[in-house]
Amino acid sequence: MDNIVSIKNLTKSYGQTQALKNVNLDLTSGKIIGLLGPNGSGKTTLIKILTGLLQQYEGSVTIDGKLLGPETKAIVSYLPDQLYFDSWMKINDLKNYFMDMYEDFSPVRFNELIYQFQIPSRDLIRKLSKGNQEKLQLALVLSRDAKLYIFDEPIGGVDPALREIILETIMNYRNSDATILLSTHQIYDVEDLFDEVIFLKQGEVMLHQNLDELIMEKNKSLLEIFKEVFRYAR
Ligand SMILES: Nc1ncnc2c1ncn2[C@@H]1O[C@H](COP(=O)(O)OP(=O)(O)OP(=O)(O)O)[C@@H](O)[C@H]1O
Repeated sequence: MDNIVSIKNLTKSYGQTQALKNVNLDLTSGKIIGLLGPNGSGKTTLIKILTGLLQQYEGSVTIDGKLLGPETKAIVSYLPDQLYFDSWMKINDLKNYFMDMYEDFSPVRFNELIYQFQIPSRDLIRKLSKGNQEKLQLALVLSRDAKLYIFDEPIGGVDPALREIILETIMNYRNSDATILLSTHQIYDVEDLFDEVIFLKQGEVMLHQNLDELIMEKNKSLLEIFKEVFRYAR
């Protein structure tokens, strides 16, 4: 299978802090990949580089064979770990904005998701509850027919029932050839979904492996493996 992402010798520093240290990774097309690691291990930094939000780094990164830039932005659909809506916006304004921005955005799919998520669509977005705003953000991301979907903590602050809906929707709505890179701390909820996992520790890749193989090898659940690898010194 082809690689959708190829990362070579990637290093990123913020002043004295090295957030990523000589990262080498290839991500196979069509896989669902968990990006896991403790706080501050570099997950969001890696994601921000892949999405083009951070442009100062050393090393080389390609997506679908292209160096990062407008062409790769056009095929990556990204759910950030924070809400980003402008205070004056209504859902329709956002829909129009995404239709202008992304050729692969489907307004029909978006309307379906808004209906399915039961998001009130007349109000200003800032008047929606946080959970509804998160669902709205997810609907935007999944309404694109992207090659690579990147989710940074998609289920971070939501209740368990909504968490399940969000994960189901991610699985049902993604383009089946697409690759998913999903970063989360809620390992227990997602471990059945992943084909592969990446463990990042202090900016370095500790492990990148097929999940079934890893679980067989260690004879433990992903959560247990994670806790073992990242045990805090007491
Ligand atoms: N804008 C910034 N300026 C300075 N240092 C930063 C900045 N962003 C991140 N860092 C540092 O880079 C390192 C990696 O941070 P990053 O946010 O990528 O980790 P993370 O794995 O996403 O963490 P979390 O799970 O807490 O979200 C940390 O040491 C962090 O303090």
